[in-house]
Amino acid sequence: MVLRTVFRAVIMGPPGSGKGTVSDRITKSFGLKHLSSGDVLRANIEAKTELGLLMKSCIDQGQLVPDDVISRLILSNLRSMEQSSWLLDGFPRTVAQAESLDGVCSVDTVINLNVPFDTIKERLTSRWVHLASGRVYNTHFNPPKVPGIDDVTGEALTQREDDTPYTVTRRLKAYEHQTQPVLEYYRSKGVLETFSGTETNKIWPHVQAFLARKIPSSSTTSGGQAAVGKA
Ligand SMILES: Nc1nc2c(ncn2[C@@H]2O[C@H](COP(=O)(O)OP(=O)(O)O)[C@@H](O)[C@H]2O)c(=O)[nH]1
Ligand SMILES: Nc1ncnc2c1ncn2[C@@H]1O[C@H](COP(=O)(O)OP(=O)(O)O)[C@@H](O)[C@H]1O
Repeated sequence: MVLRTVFRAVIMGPPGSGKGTVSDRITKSFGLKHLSSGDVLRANIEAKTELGLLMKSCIDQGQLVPDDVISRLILSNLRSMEQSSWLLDGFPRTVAQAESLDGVCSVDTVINLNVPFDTIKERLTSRWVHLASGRVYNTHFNPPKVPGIDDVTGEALTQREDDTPYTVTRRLKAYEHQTQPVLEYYRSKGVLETFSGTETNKIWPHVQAFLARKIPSSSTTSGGQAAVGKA
């Protein structure tokens, strides 16, 4: 009998390190469901929910939103993905968040994108996003086919209000002080895998090979349900 189980991964790295870009490649290659905390927050802002409006000023100022708010939001989303293999992007960003995640499930692997801050700064000011899907472009690295237009839907792309040089500096500070300790937290649990570099196209083959070893019978179907077969 084949026992089916699920695979749970987290992707970490400073703002602009390529988490969204690599997550997109992982979901396409391995069929994991992708949950991005930034996308969930931006969807709330776009929908003008009470929570979204409350969180907007934190985000625009480059600060992290409160642990209890984001933990509740993400853990409730994860409950609806219980039967699926998933990739969590942008959460946890503090040790308190990592502990709250541990309270509901254990993480199989944490992919850490280690990209120098200097590389990141110039990337973010040329980032364009399709808000509804979270698809991300860059005027130099992966431009849309038509400038300012999403390749898939034909809808308009926007620039994030928190991608200004001043706010990016604040976000990098928040990363250093609040998020870097989470790397130590996962390192001590033996699940941290770090990938260093300045170009996603060079980092990606290593991430792909690593996950191919970790998820031996991974599903590449579009169902997004990468059940891992165990003998
Ligand atoms: N120049 C360059 N831009 C990249 C590279 N990888 C990703 N980007 C772009 O950098 C920006 C940040 O990447 P993203 O995946 O959104 O990073 P995240 O903030 O960690 O989720 C986006 O505009 C990407 O298109 C790369 O290797 N070189
Ligand atoms: N886990 C989290 N904890 C606290 N704030 C968060 C979290 N995830 C996202 N945010 C807020 O949303 C903003 C955008 O997040 P995100 O889209 O993940 O940025 P990036 O991909 O550039 O690192 C963060 O700067 C922060 O204000």
